[in-house]
Amino acid sequence: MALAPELNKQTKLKEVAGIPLQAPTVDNCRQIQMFNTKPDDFFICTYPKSGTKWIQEIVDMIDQNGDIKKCQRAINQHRPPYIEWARPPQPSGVDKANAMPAPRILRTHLPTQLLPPSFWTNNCKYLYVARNAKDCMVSYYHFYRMSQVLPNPGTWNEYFETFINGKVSWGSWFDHVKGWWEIRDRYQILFLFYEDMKRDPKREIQKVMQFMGKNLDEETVDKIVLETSFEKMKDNPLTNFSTIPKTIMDQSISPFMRKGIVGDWKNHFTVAQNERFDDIYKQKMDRTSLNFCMEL
Ligand SMILES: Nc1ncnc2c1ncn2[C@@H]1O[C@H](COP(=O)(O)OS(=O)(=O)O)[C@@H](OP(=O)(O)O)[C@H]1O
Repeated sequence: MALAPELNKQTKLKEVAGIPLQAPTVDNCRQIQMFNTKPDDFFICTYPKSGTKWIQEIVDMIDQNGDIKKCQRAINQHRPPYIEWARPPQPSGVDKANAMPAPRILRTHLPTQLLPPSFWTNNCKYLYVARNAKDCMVSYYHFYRMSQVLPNPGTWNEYFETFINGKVSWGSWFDHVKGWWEIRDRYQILFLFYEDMKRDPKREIQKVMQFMGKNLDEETVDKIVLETSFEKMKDNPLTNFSTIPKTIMDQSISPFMRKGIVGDWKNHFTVAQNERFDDIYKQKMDRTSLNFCMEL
């Protein structure tokens, strides 16, 4: 019997310092570590599936003063590069960043311990968005199923173990979020929560605007709220990834713009998994002051 496409994938991750990453990224590790930031760089930093494309669209709209036409210059995926992105022979994320004029907006999913040393020397701005672990985990599961460049996630139960052991691409959610949270007062870091963005997008967009040093009128902010809503982004070919080939993302398995809600974990976790997850969460996040909203 033929396997479902998502179970037929042969891709394997490699590791750097115990953190699994896609093999071309690991092979390009040296170039990433040598990357030079500039003082006016602005980084969007996230653990995967935390609302990266959403915040990136918001940042772009603010940067373009709410001009929709300017935001339509390229698909969302190609606007700010991920510095760790690598797929030779195409130019790497670092190559693309190096070719960009200042001031640059860049992205990364890297945990703090894998960031290039120059991140800490130039007083750049970092916008970090965190999403509650359970929804992140569910979203990542469906992404793993449809992504043709990530390994086979196995069953939900198997994937559950992979996730809690930090063996998914870009490593442990717990270490990632804790790492960025712990340094938030030492650098120019605006730490936002996906759940707050869902609850009050206008307020969160205003925080981003202030952090970017922009001052847009209320009408423009309202336009940004509308244009970056889940429904609008799901319908927009520049933000819904419909132009990405099926050999990279097979959206017939699961769409990139899947549900965009808080609390979908309740449709996936068994009672036993939920209790076990809560115990692990308590152990791993014990000493942080982080507080996540699990449902709205
Ligand atoms: N505008 C808007 N509003 C609310 N939610 C949104 C929005 N845009 C993207 N999303 C949801 O974010 C999830 C994808 O996260 P990322 O963009 O971080 O994915 S990635 O790591 O860059 O591949 C994924 O979450 P799930 O739907 O839970 O899978 C997207 O649907």
